[in-house]
Amino acid sequence: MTKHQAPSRQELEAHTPMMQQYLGLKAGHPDTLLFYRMGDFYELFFDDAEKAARLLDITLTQRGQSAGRPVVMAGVPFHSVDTYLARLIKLGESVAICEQVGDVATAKGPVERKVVRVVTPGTLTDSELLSDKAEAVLMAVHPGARTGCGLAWMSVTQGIVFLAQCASDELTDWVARVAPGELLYSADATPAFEKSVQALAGQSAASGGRLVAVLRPAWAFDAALGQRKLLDQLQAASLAAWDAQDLPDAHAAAAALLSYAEHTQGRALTHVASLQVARSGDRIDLPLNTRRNLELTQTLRGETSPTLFSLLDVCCTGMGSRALRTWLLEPRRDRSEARARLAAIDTLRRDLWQSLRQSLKGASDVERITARTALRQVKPRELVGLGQTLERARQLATQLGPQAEGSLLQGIASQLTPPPGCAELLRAALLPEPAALVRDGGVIADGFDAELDELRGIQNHSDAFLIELEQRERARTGIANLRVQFNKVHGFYIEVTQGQASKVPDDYRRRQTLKNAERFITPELKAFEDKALSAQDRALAREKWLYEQLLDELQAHVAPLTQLARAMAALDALCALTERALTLGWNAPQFVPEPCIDIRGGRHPVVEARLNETSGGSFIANDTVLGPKQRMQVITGPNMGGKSTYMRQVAVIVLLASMGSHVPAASCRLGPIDAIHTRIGAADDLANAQSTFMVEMTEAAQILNAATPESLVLMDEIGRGTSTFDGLALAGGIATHLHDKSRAFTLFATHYFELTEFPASHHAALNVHVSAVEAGGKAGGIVFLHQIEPGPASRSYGIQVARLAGVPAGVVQHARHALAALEAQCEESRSQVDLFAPPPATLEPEAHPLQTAIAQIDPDTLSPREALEQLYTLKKLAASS
Ligand SMILES: Nc1ncnc2c1ncn2[C@@H]1O[C@H](COP(=O)(O)OP(=O)(O)OP(=O)(O)O)[C@@H](O)[C@H]1O
Repeated sequence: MTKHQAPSRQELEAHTPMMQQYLGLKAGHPDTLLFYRMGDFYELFFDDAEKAARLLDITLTQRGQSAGRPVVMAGVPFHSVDTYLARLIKLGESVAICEQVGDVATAKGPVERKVVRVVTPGTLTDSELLSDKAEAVLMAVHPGARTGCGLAWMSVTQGIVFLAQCASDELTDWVARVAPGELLYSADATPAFEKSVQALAGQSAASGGRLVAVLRPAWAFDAALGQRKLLDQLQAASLAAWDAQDLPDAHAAAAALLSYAEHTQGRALTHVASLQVARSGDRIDLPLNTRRNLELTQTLRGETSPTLFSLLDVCCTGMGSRALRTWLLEPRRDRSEARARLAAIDTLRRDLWQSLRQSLKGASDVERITARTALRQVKPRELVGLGQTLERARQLATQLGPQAEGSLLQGIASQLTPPPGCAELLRAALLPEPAALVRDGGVIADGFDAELDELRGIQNHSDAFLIELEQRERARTGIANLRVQFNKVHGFYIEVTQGQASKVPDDYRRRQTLKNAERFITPELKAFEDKALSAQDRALAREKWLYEQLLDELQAHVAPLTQLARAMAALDALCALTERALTLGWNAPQFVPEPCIDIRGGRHPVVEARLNETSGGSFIANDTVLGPKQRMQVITGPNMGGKSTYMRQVAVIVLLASMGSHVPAASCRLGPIDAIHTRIGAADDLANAQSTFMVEMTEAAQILNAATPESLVLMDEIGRGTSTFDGLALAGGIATHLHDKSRAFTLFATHYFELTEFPASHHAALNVHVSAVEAGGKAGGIVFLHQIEPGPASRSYGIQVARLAGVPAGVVQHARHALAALEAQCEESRSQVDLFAPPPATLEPEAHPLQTAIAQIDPDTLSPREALEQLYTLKKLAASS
């Protein structure tokens, strides 16, 4: 039998009954590690065992034989399964969890087992496996009939399905933006498409992420099925309300997405009841390079801090952090959302935010707990946390209610009211400090269920009952030495000495006769015995049943709880933005309809925070004024002078404003923005075997093709990856295109001094430079002022920076000498090449065929007849052209 083939009947019959059961289950999950529950262990067999032993470093053993083959196995204890799952998921593996579902006592042969769920990187729901601050996202992609692609994605714990359709060449950016953990694609995808999906997985690995590409059967990608599934989830008759009716390729992707997610959870996803269509035109375009270069959520080294998000995220809850992250990464072009957030911050900053944050601290992750409730995976302690958080939500609504100005805060306040009866139900049903798992008992509160109380009463009070019964029976029978006792063989009995046996009442039934005593049972004692002996088991079973009932009852609250979670998350994120604005001295931006980026006293928040931490001096604020008449700044100045910081700070301020945050600037007026493009640094794309220069030019090409007059473009030292002349010529061409054609707001940092001549001939460009002064000293020191000033830099200070960096004095001296010679030579041979002149409009016009024919005639060599023939030919040519 090969690895991925279901066993034939004959093959199965040769195995032991248990192995038959295992192989049957495994056949349903050929590409997934199967954790097969056996008592207190999850066991893996055969190839799975070998793989798990390798990945988890656990021991591989052999036990007996099945079908003449040694049974190779490896196991993990069930109580520490989460640790192993976490490791496997991190490695991109998926795990099918197979539990014993039948009754062990009554089972003939192996107890019935079932795969209850499949844990995969894109569909994680377990709190132990998920990051608090980011979603695990599952995405499906379906190439359409023409050149488009349909996309559908969701986070199982968030409960929103997103749809999009994009051109094939935009797929990479969509996938990078959504950053799924798992990407589903059809088994009948073309080899080219499959290759591009595999490339995406490779790319994500190179940038520190992990994207697992999963092949799904072609029939799973069915547009009609997708539409039907979406309507089912939304409980709607049409997708028109979401403007999602005309996206067949996305519907096909949604079909695969939803059925895979259901398959992994082992049930319908009732909590998934929202839909959003993402259209590229709705959002400010932040290509992957921009996210990377601006270090929004990851540093260039792949760490999560210090980044813009790590600076912003002072949220009190995981769901708040996740909301804030989405706001940052997906700002809308339309300003209404950002305006509403700014108005909310305005209200919150008036003494409200501190008390709200106090109430938010320690709140549970209602969003995830609600999803897990819907999936019936929620743990008792999470539900207790939910109950307590609902009380807080009520408190938040009261705090916010009267002061909630503006539609956003009012909406939030109205959604913070917990669903009626939910908090009360949780409080009544659960012990304040329940056991971690229902399996252990000790979860349901006393007084919630009479039967459970009685069962617990039996356990707790059986001694008291027996003493009380003994006294009662002594009084009833008049037998003073009557005793109520228990032994394991005979259970409970009333013992009476032989001498007194005649006194026993009629309802006593003899149980056993001894030499000196008779043992009896009464209906009351029998009933007590039945209860007592099984009380513990029954109490446990009753608790499990009651917990299931509780989950049933909670299902009705899932939708309002999801809404409440979103409101609470938004409030948390807004309070965090308020806190940041006040703590870091930020100011509200102003949105204007005319094209402009007008920043006064702007700072780079992350660099500023680092300087504060390291007491490396204070950050020097700078102005940036770009408008219709001044769209481009050519920035020169020494290395380490602060060019990159300045450019990035402009982009970061524009982004913060666009998400609806205050900004690190004295003031900021911002016109419409549709994209932020960046070409910074020279990161080799080694994974894709592209050279530094190739990467540089590819990125530049993308920007030149995409930038519009509403885009902000950062170009840092373009052209430095090739020879000086090539680089300079390309930089000149690119600057000209951005200035004349794209007309984007452009910050163009360069080391090519020749480019400082660009503004002279291009009216919307301006020279600025970062200032530095020479500090004198024998070898010539340098002090960076980090101040942006008008005009070009006077020189580059490269040699001074090299000296600062510790390059040996001899080398520095050598370089100084060489530089002087080079400068002198350059001055002499300064060419008059106009770098920015447009190329000739067209190439030399092609000659007319008639002209060519005439040119080929040599009259001296023609006979009169030939001359006549030529004349006719020419006439014909003239007529046909
Ligand atoms: N406005 C500022 N105020 C204070 N310090 C600054 C400022 N701008 C930059 N710096 C400091 O200078 C360092 C270098 O800045 P940056 O990397 O922006 O220089 P650069 O001109 O782009 O250099 P290179 O051309 O070598 O890339 C920063 O790490 C920061 O510590």
